[in-house]
Amino acid sequence: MEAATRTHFLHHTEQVHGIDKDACHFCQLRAFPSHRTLPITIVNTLNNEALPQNFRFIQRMKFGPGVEAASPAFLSGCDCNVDSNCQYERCQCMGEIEIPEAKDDRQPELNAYHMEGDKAGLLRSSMLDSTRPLYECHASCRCTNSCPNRVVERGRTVPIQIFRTKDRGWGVRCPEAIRKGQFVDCYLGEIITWRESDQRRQASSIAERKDLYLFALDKFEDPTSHDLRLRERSFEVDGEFMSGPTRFINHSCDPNLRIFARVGDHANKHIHDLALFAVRDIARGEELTFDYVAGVDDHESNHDTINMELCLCGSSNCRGYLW
Ligand SMILES: C[S@@+](CC[C@H](N)C(=O)[O-])C[C@H]1O[C@@H](n2cnc3c(N)ncnc32)[C@H](O)[C@@H]1O
Repeated sequence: MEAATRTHFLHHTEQVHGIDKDACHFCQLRAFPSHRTLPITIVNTLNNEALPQNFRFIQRMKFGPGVEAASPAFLSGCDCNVDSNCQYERCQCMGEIEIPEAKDDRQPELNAYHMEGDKAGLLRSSMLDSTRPLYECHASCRCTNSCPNRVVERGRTVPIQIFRTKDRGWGVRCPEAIRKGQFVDCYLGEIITWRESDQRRQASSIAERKDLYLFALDKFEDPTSHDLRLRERSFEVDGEFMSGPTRFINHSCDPNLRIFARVGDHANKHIHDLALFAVRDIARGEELTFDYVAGVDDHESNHDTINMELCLCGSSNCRGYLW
């Protein structure tokens, strides 16, 4: 039996005999509806470390105080009666996408995914280097649940393994190959106000260390927006103490995943998803990584390197530090 599993079963026996079973990571993972088909496993062949006791797995974002989704009265979707229309200008979900100049008589395809064939559901290559958000169809739309523009909504499609690395704590890999452009999973956590996230940074011994778990939902932040929620500083997601398996993904300066802002109902842009997609083909068992500081201004020159965490990603273009 793997070491972490053995440790778990010892703890679990105690828990069954009266202690908190709710705090058990394996029980939390078994409660995922996809547990049988796309399991999340935990493997440690190196030592007896188990996952942090103060961490718990959650299946969806948890809203902190002061964070609310739009009321149902404000929700609206597209009225496409044929799913294949959910890629053209006439689909209301595409309403905010800039329309490229037409090259021929065909309507330009606007949505982020290939719609049919072998690549259906994969991000189009034009999206892989783009910072554009993903506008998906969703529950309020007329199109069906099988609409090809509902990739993130349908959820994770690969099993995940959390494993103990030699030198960077826990990491994440997939026991199956992943294709370039394929959706992997969302980064989950507590959605909190910026005041709360500032307090959590202050409470942390090194603010930048806390930053490694905090993601601003700022894709649509706009001081000129008519939507008050987008005019203010955005909410942030804290995945340190509650999250999904993606919370254990390590950083690489040459990553194989990238985070995209994904929005379903446009009334909920202030709580958009953080969706991780493969930016290249990933072999079975290769460690999954993303760039923690992609898109963040380089402020390294002002940094005191004493507190900075060394990067051990091992890539040829390694920047040397995690922040
Ligand atoms: C979001 S956590 C990732 C999961 C983490 N490895 C764990 O065991 O919980 C970020 C922490 O992982 C470690 N880490 C992630 N990427 C790293 C890298 N490229 N080099 C060194 N440490 C890394 C650092 O300790 C960092 O503070």
